[in-house]
Amino acid sequence: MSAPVDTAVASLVGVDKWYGDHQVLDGVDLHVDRGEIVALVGRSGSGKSTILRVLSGLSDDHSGETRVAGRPAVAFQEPRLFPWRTVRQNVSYGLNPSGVTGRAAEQAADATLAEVGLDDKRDAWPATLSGGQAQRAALARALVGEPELLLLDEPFGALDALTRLTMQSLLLDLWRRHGFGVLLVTHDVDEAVALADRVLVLDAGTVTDHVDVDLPRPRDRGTPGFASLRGHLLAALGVH
Ligand SMILES: Nc1ncnc2c1ncn2[C@@H]1O[C@H](COP(=O)(O)OP(=O)(O)OP(=O)(O)O)[C@@H](O)[C@H]1O
Repeated sequence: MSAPVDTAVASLVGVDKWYGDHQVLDGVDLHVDRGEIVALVGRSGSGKSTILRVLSGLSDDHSGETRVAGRPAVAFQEPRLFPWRTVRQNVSYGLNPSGVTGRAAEQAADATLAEVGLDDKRDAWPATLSGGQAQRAALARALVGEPELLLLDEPFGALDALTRLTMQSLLLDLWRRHGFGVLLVTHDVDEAVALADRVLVLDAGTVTDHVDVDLPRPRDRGTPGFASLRGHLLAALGVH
């Protein structure tokens, strides 16, 4: 399942990882092509977050082959904003690794905040934001450096159902505009089918199944095609 290197923004080939005598990843092969959204679903403890840690460089004691284009951006279920920085300062912090500072960083932050619909909150403190607003700010911080790869770990998992749908549309808008690749970890099979080009199923540290989501966007969750993919994935996850 590995892709030709020039079209992939992320690839893992035969990746193993152990915590002590517990094997958490067992020969993981996966890739994300340029501009592709790949969702990763799996039961709790199957190793999804560990894969994101490997790709984001937070794990250095795995074996196998890892390739990532540029510096991936990461967003988590909790927004993880710095409470002592304003929204704009949190977003411009996302440019630190690229060395952009000062007025240029502020301008880039403001442009990204406008894109996520948060321009009226640029001087606000994180504690004053709603959950959805905080997650918009976290997305802006991840995207301000124009990454080629966005790693998302249950990014909308803590939001109410309506906000979750709004954030899913926002992510698709941003993706269409910028064309970054996405690896999205989610527990929500509907979210995976609604957003992804491909969905991978992880079981006990191994990719055991995958489906190509060949449905036109925007996707209608009420169609037989959607239901069929949902049913396939739920069965692959052992939910009947
Ligand atoms: N720092 C650690 N030390 C020891 N074991 C760990 C550590 N981090 C994760 N694990 C173990 O690795 C396995 C995979 O964890 P991981 O967080 O990748 O799973 P996950 O699929 O993301 O789960 P969830 O859906 O519950 O977030 C689990 O058995 C977990 O207990």
